Amino acid sequence: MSTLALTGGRVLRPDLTVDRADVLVDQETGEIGAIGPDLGDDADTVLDATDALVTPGFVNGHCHVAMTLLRGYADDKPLDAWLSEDIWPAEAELTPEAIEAGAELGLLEMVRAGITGFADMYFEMDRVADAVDRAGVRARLGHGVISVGKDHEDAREDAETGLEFARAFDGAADGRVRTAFMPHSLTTVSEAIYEEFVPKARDAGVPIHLHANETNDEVTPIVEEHGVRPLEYARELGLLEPGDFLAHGVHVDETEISLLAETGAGVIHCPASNMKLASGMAPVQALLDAGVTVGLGTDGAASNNDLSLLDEARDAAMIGKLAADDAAAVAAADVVEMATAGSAEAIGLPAGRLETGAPADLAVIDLSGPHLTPHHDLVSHLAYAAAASDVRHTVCDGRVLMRDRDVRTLDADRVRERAAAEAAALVERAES
Ligand SMILES: N[C@@H](CCSC[C@H]1O[C@@H](n2cnc3c(=O)[nH]cnc32)[C@H](O)[C@@H]1O)C(=O)O
Ligand SMILES: [Zn+2]
Repeated sequence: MSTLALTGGRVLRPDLTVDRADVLVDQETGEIGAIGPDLGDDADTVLDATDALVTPGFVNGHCHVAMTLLRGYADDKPLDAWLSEDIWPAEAELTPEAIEAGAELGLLEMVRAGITGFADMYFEMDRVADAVDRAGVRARLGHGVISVGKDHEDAREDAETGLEFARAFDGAADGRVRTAFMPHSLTTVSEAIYEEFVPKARDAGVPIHLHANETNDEVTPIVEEHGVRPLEYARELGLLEPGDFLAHGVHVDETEISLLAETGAGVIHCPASNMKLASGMAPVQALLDAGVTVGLGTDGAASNNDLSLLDEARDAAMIGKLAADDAAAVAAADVVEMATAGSAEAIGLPAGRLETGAPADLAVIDLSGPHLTPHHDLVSHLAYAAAASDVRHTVCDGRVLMRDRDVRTLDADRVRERAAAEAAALVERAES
């Protein structure tokens, strides 16, 4: 049995208390074997956690990881115009190689940020799955299905691609890759596609993930056409089963919040994307009060513009207070929970809790920076003051992905060069 010990630091327990302890990992099973004093003596590998906090790895509940290629390409526009004028024309020029390069860049960034699991909706997902396998993290992946701008047969083909990917790749990368059926949203996918493919996804035994209630412009046409709120329409389509999760949920009313609580479907809150695209303020405190499972996501790098859940936690707390008009709303502990166990539960990955027997998906946060001094409350620091650059080591499934800020599973220089070259070529194709 080979073992890994994280020694000399403090640990963040599932109840969000902090105490001094070492963590011992069984690398064969990928699980945490013990948490307690002096566990480093006989370990095969030791990671130094002195002056640091060992936390569960962060879980990015909603992403389009290959969109790192479009970071900084189109900013300062609302969702509709941003997608139709800039993003979709550029995405039409994406090649499988470009997507793989963009995915590797995003994975490099996420491993450096202590992110050990994520959910991703994009295309050429076999390439994304390969990159996830190499990077060593966990993911729930799906091909984004869209029917707007396509005839019904082309839309069916897109949905078939989504279903086939979900069937073929569930359990890939030694079980670290799980899948979902991922229709883009309630307005960009036709009712006929939902009617045919929701039952097929249920038969395949995979959950469903989509964007929902992101902007008001998305809510109005559904209310006008169907006479019900978007999530009531979603329910009529057979969506919102346990295990399903939606991104955004910004414009949800009380009926829809109750529906989420009753069905057990999760919500991934993406505060940076919601602020940048001026989509609105999600009622996060109301969702939490109702007992909805809430996680955090970055969305794609083009609407964020980085992939850090520590940034997202801070943004969530800030905007959550504004939305509730209450400084006590969406507190530090709430956003730390959302960035770890909340996201993991929403997207259905076995992560988010640092306890014996749990998968060893861990981040080690260096607490020595001046911005993290003094140490009154480390949960407060995670929520409000820590940055991705404070992450010292990242471990997933018992394997060391980053040691002393050096990513071991990906060649950082090569990944950056390749992604920069693919991004430049992509933009040239899109603009010629
Ligand atoms: N197969 C589809 C691809 C869909 S992937 C998911 C899509 O979501 C887009 N996207 C990224 N961020 C957001 C967002 O915040 N809301 C809605 N869509 C987004 C992203 O650019 C990508 O086109 C096709 O043929 O176009
Ligand atoms: Zn998105």
